[in-house]
Amino acid sequence: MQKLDQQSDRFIYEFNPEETPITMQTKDLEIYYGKSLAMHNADIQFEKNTITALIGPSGSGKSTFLRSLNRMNDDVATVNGQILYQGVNINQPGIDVYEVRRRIGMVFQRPNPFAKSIYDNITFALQRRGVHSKKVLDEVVEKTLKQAAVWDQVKDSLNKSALSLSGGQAQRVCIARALAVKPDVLLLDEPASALDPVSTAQLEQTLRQLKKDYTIIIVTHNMQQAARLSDYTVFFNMGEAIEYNKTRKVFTRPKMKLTDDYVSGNFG
Ligand SMILES: Nc1ncnc2c1ncn2[C@@H]1O[C@H](COP(=O)(O)OP(=O)(O)OP(=O)(O)O)[C@@H](O)[C@H]1O
Repeated sequence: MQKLDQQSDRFIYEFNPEETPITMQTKDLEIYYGKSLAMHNADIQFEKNTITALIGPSGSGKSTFLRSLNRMNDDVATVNGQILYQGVNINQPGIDVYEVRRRIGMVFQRPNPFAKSIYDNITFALQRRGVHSKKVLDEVVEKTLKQAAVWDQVKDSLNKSALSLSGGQAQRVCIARALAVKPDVLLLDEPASALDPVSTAQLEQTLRQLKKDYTIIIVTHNMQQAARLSDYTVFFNMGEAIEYNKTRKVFTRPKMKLTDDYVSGNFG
């Protein structure tokens, strides 16, 4: 349904607020950097309350695919095809991209907290949207830091700079920041690659908890991580999603020899 956005004076598509069992789906995607086709042939469904791992060799198109899911590629790539969120194609003119990114949050490879206090990191986006009630903001800070399992570590230093946190803590604060605007989907691009094994295990435990409320899509180079954490796995090779199935099947009985070679470390 279209409505007139008063601020921009243009028509935008309203999202269907009803949740569907398939939170996101891609159809006929083709992603070009200039004239070069970087990604195609990836018709994937992302079910509600599941974790999907995107695996594959370097340069196979995982990040390109992931970033297209919340229109982060808009400025650098041409994205053809459909990206359905709750049944609405968000890859069409007139879609409110800010609303897309609120509902489909992103956590990056390197923790990237703002040079602000922990409290302000979490509340920044809400304050920009006009939420100024201290009670509301305090509640969001506590709730999201608890969801990201870092509340106990930072609750007495919320006014300290987020830049003073360890890598693992900073990544959790970035997850809390993404959760503060109430997304449905969390996209994570190798979120543990800069973390030690203990922080990585804690992060995985956090993601398992979060999947009860969110749909999670994670790029990882760590095969053990994909195997222990995800419900579904997509294997990318040379810009195509060549295998997509339940994680157990991809790791024990893959259809493609290439997938078998990759997950068992015999690739290349
Ligand atoms: N901004 C860009 N401009 C031009 N080409 C790009 C850009 N980003 C990625 N590419 C190209 O697109 C292809 C896919 O890259 P992408 O980063 O999606 O792969 P990846 O599987 O995520 O790799 P990695 O595991 O190393 O992060 C590569 O050939 C890469 O060089």
